[in-house]
Amino acid sequence: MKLYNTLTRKKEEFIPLEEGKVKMYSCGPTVYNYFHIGNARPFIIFDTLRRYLEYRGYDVTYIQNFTDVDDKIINKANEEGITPLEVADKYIKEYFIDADGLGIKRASVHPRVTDNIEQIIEFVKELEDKGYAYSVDGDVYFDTKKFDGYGKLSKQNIEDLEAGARIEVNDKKKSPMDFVLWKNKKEGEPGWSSPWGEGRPGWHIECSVMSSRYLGDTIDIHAGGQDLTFPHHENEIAQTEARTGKTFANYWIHNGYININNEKMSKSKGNFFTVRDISEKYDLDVVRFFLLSAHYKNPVNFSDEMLKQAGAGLERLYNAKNNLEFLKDKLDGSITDEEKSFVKELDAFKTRFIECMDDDINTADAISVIFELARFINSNVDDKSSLEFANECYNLFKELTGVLNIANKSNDDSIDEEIESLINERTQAKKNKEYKLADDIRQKLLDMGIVIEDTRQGVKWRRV
Ligand SMILES: Nc1ncnc2c1ncn2[C@@H]1O[C@H](COP(=O)(O)OP(=O)(O)OP(=O)(O)O)[C@@H](O)[C@H]1O
Ligand SMILES: [Zn+2]
Repeated sequence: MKLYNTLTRKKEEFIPLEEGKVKMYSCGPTVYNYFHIGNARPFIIFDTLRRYLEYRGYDVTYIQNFTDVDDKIINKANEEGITPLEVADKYIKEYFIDADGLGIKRASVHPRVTDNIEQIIEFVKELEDKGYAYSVDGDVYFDTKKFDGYGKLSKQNIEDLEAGARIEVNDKKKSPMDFVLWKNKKEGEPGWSSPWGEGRPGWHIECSVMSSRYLGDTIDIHAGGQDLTFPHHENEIAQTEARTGKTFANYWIHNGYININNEKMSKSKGNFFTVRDISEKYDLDVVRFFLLSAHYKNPVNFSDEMLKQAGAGLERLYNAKNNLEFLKDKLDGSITDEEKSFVKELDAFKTRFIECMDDDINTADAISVIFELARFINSNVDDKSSLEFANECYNLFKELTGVLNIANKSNDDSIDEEIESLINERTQAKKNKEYKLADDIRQKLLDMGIVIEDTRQGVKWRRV
């Protein structure tokens, strides 16, 4: 399998550190709002990469963090008159509701910054002891000049970076490129006691710490949106490699932007559509399908029209699947000689699908192969086919759509009794404001492989 590595600017053969295992980290959301469709792109792409690696037999440990302490969270808390922790808790919960709707599998661990403060302090202390960090008035900064490889990911040299850097009012730093590891507490901000006084972590340090805590010093894949290449990932490399003297990550994968009128969709710019809003109008599997229909590195201009087109495309896949399910109920018998030759064609679809995915997770082409498979099924399975052949077709269709987790909703309208009664219990619990109970029931359903979504039309459910 080949992956485009931002570090080398090349598509490279993927060779994991340890045979059969993959350690993967992706930068997760800052939780101060519902996430938008731009944020959904990396979540879905890296979920798909993880699923594909698992499909190819790897045992994947996948970490996606939550940034739950940050200026934007603090501002939101002040606006709403609640604590930053309450803001973060709320939007982490909301994250999972939308992520479930988008068919994103839970990461192995979703660590939170505030659960890692002790480890962050330790890490910063080590950097200071090794001479890579200095403290000024309760702040601690990373000394970028001390780290030789600074700029290697974004391919910039430190002199150019310095020349281009904005001169900040903050004159505590030795160089404008130095970045904060630990921030002195200001009035009204959350803080933790540390060797430098009360304060809170800077943004970049969290990922270095959580990655090393859950995955070790060197990992296989580090992923995130293209905007994170510089300075966030550059700084993560500096921190981790300064501490360990080892390579931080072997493959750096970055997705392109979802744009609105050719401008990056962004929470801070306000030009965004949240997944929650979109879910009022579209099934979220349409959003997943839409995002996987383009190569992950290409920019995509988002519009309602494009979602509509994606919805129509996905419908064609559902039709092929539903027709096949309908036919299968009526068929029987073993595969005929004529059908045997078709089975070879089926194998070819699988081979091509794998080739596309092996080529830097080209989901766009992989989806085209699935469409061809759907056309093949539509023209070659009918009421004269054998059940065995229909099953071969069905299983392959399920296998390939299953890897991307598209067209995967259950066609079974008859909600079985247990699910129905659990959903009713949860609705009742919500009415009674027993939110803990309602959440427990949601979790129980999830454990049974059932995802539920609250929509205007009521509660919808599907199998994971
Ligand atoms: N328009 C976009 N297209 C693709 N990926 C994006 C887009 N906006 C943010 N991302 C990615 O979403 C992930 C979550 O990021 P985070 O919640 O920190 O967003 P953010 O950068 O604070 O949001 P924003 O830029 O919208 O203010 C990151 O990997 C980020 O690179
Ligand atoms: Zn990060």
